[in-house]
Amino acid sequence: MKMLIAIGTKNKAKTGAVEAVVKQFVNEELVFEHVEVASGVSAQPMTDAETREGAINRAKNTRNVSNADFSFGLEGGVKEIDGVMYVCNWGALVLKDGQVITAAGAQIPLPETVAEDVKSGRELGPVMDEYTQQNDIRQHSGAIGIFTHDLIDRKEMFEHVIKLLIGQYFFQKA
Ligand SMILES: O=P(O)(O)OP(=O)(O)OP(=O)(O)OC[C@H]1O[C@@H](n2cnc3c(O)ncnc32)[C@H](O)[C@@H]1O
Ligand SMILES: [Mg+2]
Repeated sequence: MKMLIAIGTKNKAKTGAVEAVVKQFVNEELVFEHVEVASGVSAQPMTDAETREGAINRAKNTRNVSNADFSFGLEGGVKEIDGVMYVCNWGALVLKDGQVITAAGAQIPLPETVAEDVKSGRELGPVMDEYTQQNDIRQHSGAIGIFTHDLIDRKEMFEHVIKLLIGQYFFQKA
């Protein structure tokens, strides 16, 4: 039986992360589907709670349009602690029966200038493109890659989140 894996985005850093980790750990014949779904939160989530909710909504909406065995939702956002803005990232895996599994990824602080632009209402994606004078950073290094000298890029950060999700699924099944 083929296993259908659906992902609620067309962002290459996210789809690449899901495909790499699922192929590594799920020993079945796999079919991948990318669907654009609503996150149900703002384009730039500003708290952990909002970012987590976006990931869950994306995964549920993906499940509803795909009826997949695994439906993934991944959401990037920012949060503030003690006046310092951090990037935060959340993932959700919704199973065919509707069960929701969640996990969060690595967080690093953003430089003051970038944080100020985001606080003024801009999305981190375009702010990062301006900061780096590159296009579409959000699908490649991501902010996390730029500010870690690419030791951890956005795909690798999301790979960790996908491992945390699938790992919890395996734990429950065992
Ligand atoms: O197509 P989708 O799946 O929406 O992918 P996205 O890159 O827009 O990612 P999110 O919606 O999850 O992220 C919310 C916002 O934060 C930006 N963002 C989040 N993490 C980022 C990162 O590491 N580097 C650059 N932009 C980032 C992103 O571009 C959006 O403006
Ligand atoms: Mg987005």
